[in-house]
Amino acid sequence: MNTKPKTVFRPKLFDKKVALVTGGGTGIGFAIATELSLAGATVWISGRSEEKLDDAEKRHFKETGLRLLTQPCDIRNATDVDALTSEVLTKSGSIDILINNAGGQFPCSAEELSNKGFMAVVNLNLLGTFSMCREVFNKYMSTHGGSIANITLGMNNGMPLMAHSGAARAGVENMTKTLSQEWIASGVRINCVRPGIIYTESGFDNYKGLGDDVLNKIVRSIPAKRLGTAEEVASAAVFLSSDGARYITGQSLAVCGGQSFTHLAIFEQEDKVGLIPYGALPLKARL
Ligand SMILES: CCCCCCC/C=C/C(=O)SCCNC(=O)CCNC(=O)[C@H](O)C(C)(C)COP(=O)(O)OP(=O)(O)OC[C@H]1O[C@@H](n2cnc3c(N)ncnc32)[C@H](O)[C@@H]1OP(=O)(O)O
Ligand SMILES: NC(=O)C1=CN([C@@H]2O[C@H](COP(=O)(O)OP(=O)(O)OC[C@H]3O[C@@H](n4cnc5c(N)ncnc54)[C@H](OP(=O)(O)O)[C@@H]3O)[C@@H](O)[C@H]2O)C=CC1
Repeated sequence: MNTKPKTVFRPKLFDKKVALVTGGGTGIGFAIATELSLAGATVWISGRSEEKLDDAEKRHFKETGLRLLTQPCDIRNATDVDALTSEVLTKSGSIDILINNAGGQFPCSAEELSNKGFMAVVNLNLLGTFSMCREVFNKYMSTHGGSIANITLGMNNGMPLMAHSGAARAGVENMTKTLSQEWIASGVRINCVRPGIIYTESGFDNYKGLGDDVLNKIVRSIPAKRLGTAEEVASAAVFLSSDGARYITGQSLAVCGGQSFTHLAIFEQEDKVGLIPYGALPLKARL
């Protein structure tokens, strides 16, 4: 028997709607795909790795008895983006909800960051998101309306080791405002969800090098005194995609347990560099 994941949304909220979630095979994207599916949408998930998508599809079926549709796509590759959006439209007939969740970065100090490294992160987070928005708008939403949610990262006040990602995410947030103004006449709403530090196994694998000590200090700096969960980010993305948010466009909703992100500072010890709450630095070391 399936033990369905808990949801705060009603079962047929997205009946007859088709949703596409980039990076939907893992972490936050998978939680969003699950919420949308439980709420009645036909859900497509994409990502570069076919294996991750297949695993996610199997897991979702086991947990909910519901199916996800999958198609590999590297959002930095225009041919892939064209193929993905065409495939969804051919097989399912619409793309009513687009969740641009695929993204990420590697921590790197600005002085060590090459142009290629900077552009790798910008191409993923900013250009990839733009190209998904444009394709879905041109092929479907311009004539049928719809809603788009872009998942960014709560670092609008900057974050050490994240110059590339911060620039890209700020770009996504500003681009979202412009697209909201250009596309509202076509019945398209577009917003951002700005997560704080959210525990996902797949996401945290990339930051193992920072160590538990740094993570514990970060947790202490969060007013809620805990990390967020993928499901908590999913609720925000699903709300913004729903009719309940029909007068909301061009906005960013932070899901961060009250964290202001003004408090992170570089932490250096022996050969480790990481992030710690600014307030945890000795007074002399504060800027
Ligand atoms: C404990 C809590 C910590 C705080 C957490 C903050 C909250 C944020 C969480 C998340 O965002 S969770 C998401 C998790 N997923 C990821 O972050 C994705 C991981 N990264 C990637 O998938 C890839 O790095 C990338 C961003 C997609 C880039 O991949 P791509 O294949 O395009 O690049 P490469 O060919 O590997 O490299 C291109 C270029 O970049 C340079 N580079 C790559 N890694 C590093 C590195 N670690 N440090 C410095 N530079 C790096 C690489 O050197 C290449 O440039 P050149 O050197 O050849 O010029
Ligand atoms: N966890 C956290 O604390 C936070 C996460 N975020 C953001 O939320 C989003 C999800 O993060 P999370 O679930 O934690 O981490 P994950 O690493 O699990 O999610 C990233 C997803 O994006 C996909 N992806 C990566 N690169 C590409 C690409 N070029 N084309 C298509 N898909 C790609 C990955 O699949 P594949 O490898 O198969 O391509 C993966 O499914 C990311 O944008 C992340 O930066 C923001 C703030 C905090």
